[in-house]
Amino acid sequence: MYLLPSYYLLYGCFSSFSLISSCLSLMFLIYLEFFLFILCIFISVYFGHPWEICCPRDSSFPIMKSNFIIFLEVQHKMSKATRAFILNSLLFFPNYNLAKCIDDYFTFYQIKKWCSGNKPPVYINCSKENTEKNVYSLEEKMIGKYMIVMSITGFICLLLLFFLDTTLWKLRTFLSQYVYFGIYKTFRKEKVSKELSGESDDEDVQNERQRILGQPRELLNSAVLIKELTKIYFKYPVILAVKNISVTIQKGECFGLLGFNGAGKTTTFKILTGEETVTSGDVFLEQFSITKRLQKVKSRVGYCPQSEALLEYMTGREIMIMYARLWGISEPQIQLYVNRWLSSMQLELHADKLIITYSGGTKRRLSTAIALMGNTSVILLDEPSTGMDPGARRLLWDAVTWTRESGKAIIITSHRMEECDAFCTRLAIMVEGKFMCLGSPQHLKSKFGNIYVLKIKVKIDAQEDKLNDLKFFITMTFPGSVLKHENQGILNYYIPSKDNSWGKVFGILEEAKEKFNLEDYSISQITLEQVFLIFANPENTEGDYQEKVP
Ligand SMILES: Nc1ncnc2c1ncn2[C@@H]1O[C@H](COP(=O)(O)OP(=O)(O)OP(=O)(O)O)[C@@H](O)[C@H]1O
Repeated sequence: MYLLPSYYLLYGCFSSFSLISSCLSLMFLIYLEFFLFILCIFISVYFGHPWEICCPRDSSFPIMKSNFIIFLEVQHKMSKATRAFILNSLLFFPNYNLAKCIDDYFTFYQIKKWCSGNKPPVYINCSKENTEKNVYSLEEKMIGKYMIVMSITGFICLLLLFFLDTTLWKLRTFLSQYVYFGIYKTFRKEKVSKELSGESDDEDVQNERQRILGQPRELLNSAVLIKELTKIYFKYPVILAVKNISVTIQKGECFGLLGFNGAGKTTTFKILTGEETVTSGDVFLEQFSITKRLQKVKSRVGYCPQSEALLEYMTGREIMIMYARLWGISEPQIQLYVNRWLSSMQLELHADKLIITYSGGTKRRLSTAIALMGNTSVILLDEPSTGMDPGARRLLWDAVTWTRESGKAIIITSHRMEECDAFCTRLAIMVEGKFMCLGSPQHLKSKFGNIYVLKIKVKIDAQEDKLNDLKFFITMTFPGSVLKHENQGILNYYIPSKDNSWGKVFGILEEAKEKFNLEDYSISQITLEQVFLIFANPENTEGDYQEKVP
């Protein structure tokens, strides 16, 4: 992007400091010219045409002159056709055109100034023919040609952008859904029927799927309806990133998408934002299908991506003003609106600093504020709290809670279980592209956590026999208990909660405290993190666990 002056011009349009962007653009040109100047000196020395090649006599501003081109012009060894080809090829580069415009305009102006004076330098051609030309004409050394080419390039780039945003996306969807997937299905029938059947061992996941397949019309009114969504990356090797998932998310709901690295969370988000195409199935946002009405869907989504997507040479305030304008906030209200969002994430102190100077956590806060603002109905937050300090995390939780209460649907991914436990109304744990369970945090804890977590600290000086006796005692007293960890005299047990009330467990352990010389003990309900580990760790699946703990 830094290579394109159009970037700086666009950037300048959105920021209030277009002067800065122009200066940046000019600085870039000067760097470019300086590089060419050095290159030219080397080449001229090599070919034995020192200095005058790099500083031709009619040049008023040698460094700003496109020296390399002059070199091409001077070198008689090069054929005319080759020279013309190179010069015409350079017209494709907007940088070259802009530099030529500035350079030729300045040279023409300087020649005119000298010729209108009393003593023009002898080497300047002050004939009427030379000084009364129209600088915007298409003649040699005038700037008309470059300006026309620049306008055409700009227009073509705009069309290209439009094409990329619309037709190309449809083409990619078509290729992915009908061509690549069609071929894949033909050659890998078994794998497709096994991996992409959509059937689940979990009854909540299965019920949700049946509900969606049974009442597709009624559920279209949901904020988000994901229906048999599959995403395959057709690369080598082929990756089945999302495998036939179905879920509905209602307005005012905060849905947590949990899973280990590579489970398919970000891919799902990318599909919801239209960044990635769907391989099969569909996603509806307020009744608009993502495969058919992408633009409508995009205008309803606020997205905080995993990696920052911020223009680093803008200030926090400028970028928020830019987004507020894009959301159509009226000009008189913009300042107030932006200030409200800045203060919601306590960004006031950093508002007028360049984003490049922000710390990672501050950038994250800014990205979250941008995702939450605007007239969206669905907000996607991909690990928003990564790198945030505890204070900032609390702000995030507050902002997410009141945004959800305002009626928006929020989908969040996070590796912080306590965060999901605190403000997700429902969540799903994803493993290798599939939902393994679905429900509210409390539902999952009750459903899969029919156990207590017992931690016992034994005095280090306790005899080895006593430790073994204690283990035997726990196994006999709580049938089905499992010793999960043992380290430095600390024993970590999972105890079935069935037939063991809190009172009974405490009573037994009070007795054991005296008998086995225990330093301390604690009993707690299973946490969401432990449920997550049961599901997400293939070595410790639900099945294994249930075999051990009835
Ligand atoms: N552009 C891509 N091309 C090919 N494979 C990809 C691409 N993006 C993701 N994948 C693969 O798809 C799978 C799911 O990746 P994804 O980024 O969705 O995981 P995730 O759950 O978001 O992980 P994390 O928690 O690390 O963000 C992974 O196996 C990954 O390697």
